[in-house]
Amino acid sequence: MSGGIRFDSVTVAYDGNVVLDSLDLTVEPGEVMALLGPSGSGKTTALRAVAGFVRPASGRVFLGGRDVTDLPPYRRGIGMVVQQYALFPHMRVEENVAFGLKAQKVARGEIRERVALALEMTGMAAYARRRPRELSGGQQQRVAIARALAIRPDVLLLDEPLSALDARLRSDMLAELARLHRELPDVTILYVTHDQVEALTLGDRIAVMDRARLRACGTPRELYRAPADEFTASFLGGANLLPVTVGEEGVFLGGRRIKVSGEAPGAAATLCVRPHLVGLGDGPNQLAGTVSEIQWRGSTHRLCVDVDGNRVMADVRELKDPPAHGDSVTLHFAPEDAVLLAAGVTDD
Ligand SMILES: Nc1ncnc2c1ncn2[C@@H]1O[C@H](COP(=O)(O)OP(=O)(O)OP(=O)(O)O)[C@@H](O)[C@H]1O
Repeated sequence: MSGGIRFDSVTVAYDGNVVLDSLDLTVEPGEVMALLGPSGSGKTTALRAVAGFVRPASGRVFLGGRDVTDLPPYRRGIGMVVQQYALFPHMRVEENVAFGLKAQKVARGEIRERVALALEMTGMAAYARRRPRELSGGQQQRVAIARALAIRPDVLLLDEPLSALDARLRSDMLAELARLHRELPDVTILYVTHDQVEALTLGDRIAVMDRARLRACGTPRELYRAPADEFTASFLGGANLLPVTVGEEGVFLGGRRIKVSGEAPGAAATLCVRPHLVGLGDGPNQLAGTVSEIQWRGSTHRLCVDVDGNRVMADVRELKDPPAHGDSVTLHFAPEDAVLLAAGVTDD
């Protein structure tokens, strides 16, 4: 069976500090799971527990249905790529890629074949004889990926593999990683990132981490459209989070009645609506306010509007005749574009 990953109540502590708290998470075979969260939330620790570099204080880790908690890293058959390439500087590209295969005592002819294929797949075949210092950052990271793929892992662990690259290159590499996964659909990938675009782009599902805990897990669309809580909502892109009251008569934002599809979680709730789903002018759920800020962002304008003391952001297509600071405007949003979240769960 090719390898999925399962965390069964995995807890990791350093010097008595719990940095991963009872993680339960299953990554299906062939799935890309993005582990997304702020710095220090425990993402890398979870990945290291799969690789075998850190031992859980309690709980078990399974690969392909097999309990590997007590296995050393080299017996787990995992490919891993970390932030800072970590190539051997004195070895040529092809030697770097062959390294894991030599350690596994793979026959020489097969090593040659597999190295050539891995370099081919990552677009680095022409650089086989170079040394790492003769490569750009992006090329070095491709070699690191080739090295991880050469061992034909069932499971590939990627820890912020693009974070050392500049924005343009990051976007190219993101497309490359998506292509690689299309070519290797059986490889299960755990992808650690703090970048929501990477998580939304690459993840079949996203697991959101916050302070050692798993906060939410779902498809990018589910988490973006209907986040479970305020933390998830704001971590996955811009969000208007507005306090509302819910009663027999409906949902109220300040004195205004608002229409929202879906259930309300309680009497006090937070209305979540994405800035690009807020329109300017008349429409359903009309909100009148005063422009407190306006930013031109090339293809869009961002308006920040004070609505009875609440700041509402709207990203609208570039306006020919934008309103000015202090102007009165009307905003609106469709009932199906907003969700109600339980208020205040971020601070539990
Ligand atoms: N070897 C270690 N010894 C002690 N504490 C550690 C060790 N490794 C990590 N930690 C602590 O564990 C917590 C979680 O770290 P981890 O690296 O898993 O977070 P992360 O979400 O991957 O963050 P980042 O995005 O910054 O890498 C942090 O508070 C960190 O300081």
